[in-house]
Amino acid sequence: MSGKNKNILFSKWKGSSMGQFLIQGGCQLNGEVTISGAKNAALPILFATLLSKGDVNLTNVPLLKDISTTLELLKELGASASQDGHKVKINASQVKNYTASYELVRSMRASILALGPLVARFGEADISLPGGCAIGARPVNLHIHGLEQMGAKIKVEDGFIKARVDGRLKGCHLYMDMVSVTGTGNLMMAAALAEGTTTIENAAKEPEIVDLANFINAMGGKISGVGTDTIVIEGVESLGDCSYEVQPDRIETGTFLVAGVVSGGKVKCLKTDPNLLTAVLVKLEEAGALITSGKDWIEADMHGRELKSVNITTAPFPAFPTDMQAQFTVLNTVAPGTGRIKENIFENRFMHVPELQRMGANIELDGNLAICGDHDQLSGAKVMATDLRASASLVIAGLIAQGETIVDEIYHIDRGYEAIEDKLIPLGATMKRIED
Ligand SMILES: CC(=O)N[C@H]1[C@@H](OP(=O)(O)OP(=O)(O)OC[C@H]2O[C@@H](n3ccc(=O)[nH]c3=O)[C@H](O)[C@@H]2O)O[C@H](CO)[C@@H](O)[C@@H]1O
Ligand SMILES: C=C(OP(=O)(O)O)C(=O)O
Repeated sequence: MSGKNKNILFSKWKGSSMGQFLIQGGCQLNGEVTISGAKNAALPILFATLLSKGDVNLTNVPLLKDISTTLELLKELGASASQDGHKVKINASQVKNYTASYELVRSMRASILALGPLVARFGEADISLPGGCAIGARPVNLHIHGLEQMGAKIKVEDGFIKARVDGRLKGCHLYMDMVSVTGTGNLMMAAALAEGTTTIENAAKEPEIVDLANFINAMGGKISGVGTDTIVIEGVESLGDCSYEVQPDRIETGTFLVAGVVSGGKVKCLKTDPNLLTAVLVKLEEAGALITSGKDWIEADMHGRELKSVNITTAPFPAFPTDMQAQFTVLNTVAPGTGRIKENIFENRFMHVPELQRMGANIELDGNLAICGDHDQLSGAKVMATDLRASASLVIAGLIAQGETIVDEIYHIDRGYEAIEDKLIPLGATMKRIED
């Protein structure tokens, strides 16, 4: 049996566990990988099904822990929900419970997205304050303030956000103090069933917001201006049946491309969309990769090419995404030259840095700036996954380090990457999952 086949046998994906990855370093990644549907598009779309009285059929839904948690939550609220591979069927006509409990909400940031749809359709929502990746304080004041402006009465007590409205929410003019992705999504969903027209200024322009609006429109909504700073939502009385395909995951795509590039290999991502990650592709070219793309594929080729450090500044779309920052920290560490990374979105998103330092990375942290080492040789170590993208960066580091790396607490990775080892191993990674 070839080493590659042996790897595939011991990499049977078992959903999520606290678990560990055992990674043998010195890999070069080559080949094709199929990209899954986007977690951060699928989650708001699943919550938006709460707006509808009809049958919703979704395709290209990724098989992730966050998705199964959301389906559990929808069922707890009274919806019928079933998943068959990447297909999901939901009918929320019988929702009778308007409380999202702490048990389900605590692990997942996106659960705040139940708030807008529930209060818009039923006039009532009690949502436990959400958990998710510990990458900063992550307040939800913009969600609350926007709903209050639409007429909801909101109290935060006993760890819950409790929202009530008599009759329908009222359309209004909203200005977002800062760009918030789930904030924009929540208010857009609420406005879809409000009375009258809502305008959201300084709205998030992320592709996942565009996907959410397209989905709501497919159910009969009237949303325009998505992908710009100003979104206009004409409220409708009810929403109904639809079938919809979730967009490809731009962050998973970027992660596989970075893994290929830092390993000196050639990785082609299939079933993706190059228009969703221009800022990332530009930085990969600057880092020395030859990038080619077609309508639904992107290839990054490093054969015979020299890796270079790049400067990164994270900011809302279309600028460089914070969700790709950790992966580029690894790239900058092993590349010749000094790369500077400025994290402008979350105040605690350098949790991967101390772990990478344990692997030999020379990274200097100064507030929201990371100054990454010059051609550092990483060596295998036991490291701890602390959040989703930090975990991805540690896996990439393990693949190119000298010796063996153990990445602990990989349940974080299962929140956002579908069977990551089953995608990496055929590309040439030597790794296996160790269940607890
Ligand atoms: C499930 C999901 O889609 N998660 C993504 C979403 O998170 P999420 O939607 O939580 O991130 P936001 O865009 O809301 O956060 C941006 C910034 O605004 C701040 N803020 C946000 C809301 C609020 O009411 N008050 C406030 O101050 C946050 O603390 C943060 O500093 O966008 C982030 C930024 O692209 C990504 O990293 C996450 O992967
Ligand atoms: C931070 C992320 O997820 P969440 O907002 O769900 O914590 C992410 O997808 O990188």
